[in-house]
Amino acid sequence: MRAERFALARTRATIDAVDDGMLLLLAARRRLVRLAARLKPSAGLVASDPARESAVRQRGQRLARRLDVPAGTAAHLFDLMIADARAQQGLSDDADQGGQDRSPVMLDGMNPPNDLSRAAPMLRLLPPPRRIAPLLRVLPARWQHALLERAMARVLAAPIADGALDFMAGRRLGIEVSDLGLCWVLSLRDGRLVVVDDRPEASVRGSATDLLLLASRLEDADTLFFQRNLVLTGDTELGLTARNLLDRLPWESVPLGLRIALNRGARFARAAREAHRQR
Ligand SMILES: C=C(O[C@@H]1C=C(C(=O)O)C=C[C@H]1O)C(=O)O
Repeated sequence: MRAERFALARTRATIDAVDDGMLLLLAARRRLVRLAARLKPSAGLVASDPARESAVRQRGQRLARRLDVPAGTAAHLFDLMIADARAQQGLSDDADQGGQDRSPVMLDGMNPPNDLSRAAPMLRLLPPPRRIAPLLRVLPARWQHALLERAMARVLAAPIADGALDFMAGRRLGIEVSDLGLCWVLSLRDGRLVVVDDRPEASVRGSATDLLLLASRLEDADTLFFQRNLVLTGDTELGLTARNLLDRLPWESVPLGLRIALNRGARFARAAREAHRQR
């Protein structure tokens, strides 16, 4: 009886933590809605986007199915989130009725959408990485690992195939994302880079932005390590071999779509960091 009471109290405390996480995520969604609302006019779009809303709902339903969340419950949740996002933008509750949409603003040649320097005031609305960290911790580790393993398999397909990563067989290299409080230990097993649950022999440590700048080649490894934005710790030989491999990566072999996505992501992260620094 006492043990059950204790277990119930612990369970309820964890439910409270999950509730906090949901509100944090809702607050993050609202900030992003604000950003989307400010970007839409210069992207030539009106505020209300029923097609996007329906895609958002469909994605939600697919994930709900995989997670065993009843479809009706998920639908209610998305109704609430979308109604809130519409209200934030001064739109009526019902997408089909249009709401108080602004007239479309055509894309302005003077302001290309990828000129991020002009977006600084809006980028400041994004939470800085240290505020995103608690949200990431809500994501189960095995999801994080599966995502990372899939991304590495795509980016590093060519070097893995030609044996350039063989030095990683049975070795453990850590990647520490300092501002997100994340650390993954990678090893090569059966020709695949996997995340292992073990201590690293050597680690590369840096902020999310600097690691993304490295992965996207927007900044070269020499500069990042020289400025100590990236730091190698542990077994120097393993660390240096990994670092040299990054320099010699056959970037052309990375699928073009992924290269573009990485490049955009890195530029976005760098611009957001600048925007926060100027605050
Ligand atoms: C946030 C946006 O604005 C509205 C709200 C949406 C949402 O809550 O997901 C989707 C489309 C828009 O009608 C957006 O355009 O992305």
